[in-house]
Amino acid sequence: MPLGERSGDKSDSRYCGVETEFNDDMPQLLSTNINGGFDFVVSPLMDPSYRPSLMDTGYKGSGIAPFAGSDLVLSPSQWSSHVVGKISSWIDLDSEDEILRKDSEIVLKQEISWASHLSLQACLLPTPKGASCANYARCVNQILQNLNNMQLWLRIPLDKSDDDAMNGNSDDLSEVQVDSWETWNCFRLLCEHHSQLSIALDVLCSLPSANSLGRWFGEPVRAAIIHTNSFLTNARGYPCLSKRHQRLMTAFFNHSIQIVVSGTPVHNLPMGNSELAADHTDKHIDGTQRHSLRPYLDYVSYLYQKMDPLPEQERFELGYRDFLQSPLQPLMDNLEAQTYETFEKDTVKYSQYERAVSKALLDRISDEEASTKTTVLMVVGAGRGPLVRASLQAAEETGRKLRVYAVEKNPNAVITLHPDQIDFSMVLLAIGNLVKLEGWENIVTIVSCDMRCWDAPEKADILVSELLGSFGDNELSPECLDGAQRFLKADGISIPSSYLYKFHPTSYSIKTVQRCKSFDFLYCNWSTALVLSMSKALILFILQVKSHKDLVHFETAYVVKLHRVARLAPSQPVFTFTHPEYSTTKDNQRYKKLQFEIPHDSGSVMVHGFAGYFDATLYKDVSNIFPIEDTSVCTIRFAFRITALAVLWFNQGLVRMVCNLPKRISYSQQQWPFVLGWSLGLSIEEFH
Ligand SMILES: C[S@@+](CC[C@H](N)C(=O)[O-])C[C@H]1O[C@@H](n2cnc3c(N)ncnc32)[C@H](O)[C@@H]1O
Repeated sequence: MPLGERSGDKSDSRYCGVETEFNDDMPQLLSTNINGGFDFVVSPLMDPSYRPSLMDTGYKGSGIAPFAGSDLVLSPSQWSSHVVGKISSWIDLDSEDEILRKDSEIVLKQEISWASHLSLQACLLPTPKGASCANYARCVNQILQNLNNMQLWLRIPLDKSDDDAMNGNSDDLSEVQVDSWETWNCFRLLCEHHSQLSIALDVLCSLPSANSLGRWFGEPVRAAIIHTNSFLTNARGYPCLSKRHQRLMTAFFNHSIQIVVSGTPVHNLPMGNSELAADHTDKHIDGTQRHSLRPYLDYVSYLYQKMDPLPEQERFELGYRDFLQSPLQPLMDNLEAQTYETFEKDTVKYSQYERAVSKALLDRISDEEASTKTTVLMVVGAGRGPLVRASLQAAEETGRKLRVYAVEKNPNAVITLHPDQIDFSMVLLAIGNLVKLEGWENIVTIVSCDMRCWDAPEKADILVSELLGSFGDNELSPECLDGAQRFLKADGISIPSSYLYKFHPTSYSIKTVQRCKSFDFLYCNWSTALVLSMSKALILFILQVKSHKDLVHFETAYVVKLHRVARLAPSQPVFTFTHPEYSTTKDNQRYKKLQFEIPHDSGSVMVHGFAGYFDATLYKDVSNIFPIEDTSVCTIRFAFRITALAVLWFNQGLVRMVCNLPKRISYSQQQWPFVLGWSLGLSIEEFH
């Protein structure tokens, strides 16, 4: 029974499991736990006392599971929906003891083969025993090559990293703990980031620092196993969790991570006997059986149910979380009507432009001149006209006279723009329609032309554009505006006047997005970010980007609503463009070295890429009103090729990383291709 209903949430985190001991009566085990309120069991599939070396030679490596029950005891849907196989926890494939090592490998293969036969959705792999897990990982990697759809969850303790020990302040070297993230990282590298290998985190009573915890949200965590001894006791004797544990659980729910309750009851509850019965049941006062872990499950449900419902915008964007999209290329391609419609829903953006134009008009034309002087305003890249409308509204609001040129290179958009052609358009919002309806025929001139080639009949006082894309200039705003500033008066104003980029290193892991719509839009308010992109084919992180085996995909700045991401360091400004730019040494190439400092209590991390944002100043104090970074929508640039060469380990304190963003690649004027980019290099300068 799901933990509860939360409007908009259809994720797996609604289902809660329970870890059980081996029971050869699987139907009984399942019905007890399902009737007890859990959705699935995490149970051993084989008798833990089984050792191949103790058996007749006939069994060894035969693939037969001698101590597993029959597959017929449950229906296929029961196996696949309600059972996660727990691989024998005694296995140690890196043991010095040869018999144990061999037995372990045989059993691991037998159990996974049996679980595949049962079509289980996942198997829980025991935590690697020692510091070395090479043979274990090698064997799992081998298994993964031929596995059906089953996921393998590697059990990893959410260890508290001892800051003192990690800082070298501890006298006793044996106290230095292994960072469990490193164990995981080592294992997954040896398994080549296989998409079916994920994590089940063991949540213990003490938690690591917030920075250390944050790393796990950039990793493929599927389940969190919470132990009964991690629970505190409330005033009425019932289990509850510390505030930090509660926040962690909420974060798990928000990241579609399933909770599994584990352990024996440790609370003396008023309803009676707290001794764990072999079958996990307890007698109710009325004689009915009650699951002995029910109070823990009830508390988990309570935490789930007390979360706020997802806001409507968030619900709409759910399907776009971690969905990589190639940025739009409006200079090279002609955008489609649906794309313009998406832009035009962004009321915040246009009202900010209206405010900026109003301020610019008031600065330029005094009240005395208002009735006599006409301002020439050019909207370059006018699309279907929303910025023309915003400008005209600003003129009306400020009582200033305006003459407008709407310059647009997309011939399809111009059909919509042009009043004579208005019959061809089905789009009522079109400026052509507006011009007719509002009687602006004498105010607005529509120009079907690339702004860089237009021979303007007069110079502009104000140049309005919106070519910012998602990382500030990815629609080639600087190059287009450099071409257009020829027809801006020497004291003319460009709106926007500047845009600043910033970014920060991230860990990021997407593996199971199952969308493949041929044409998709994400509308996002400009106050939060510009996410304008669509993608014809979904590119999945790691696997897909890597599988292209080319530079282009690694050097593409994808647009993505980041969700399963760990921000590893605060963002830093990268570079800025300002308009107009009359300097004779003007150059749109940028080169920058950045040094990011990873908080020392994070422990080790791996940088998968960079999340980039921008802040645009439209005019004076009018900008995109919220720092975009506060939302999780941004572009991310993957540096996998490079991190593969230089896996970045941030162990203690300061590690310097140098980011080279040497140049924006130039483009040929004949072809007008859209070229995105900077080439990115990473190197480690210094280790401490
Ligand atoms: C991001 S859209 C913005 C459209 C419109 N201003 C809006 O807010 O809906 C950019 C527009 O600029 C146009 N564009 C891009 N580069 C251009 C150029 N060099 N000359 C003229 N128009 C251009 C594109 O065709 C597209 O319609």
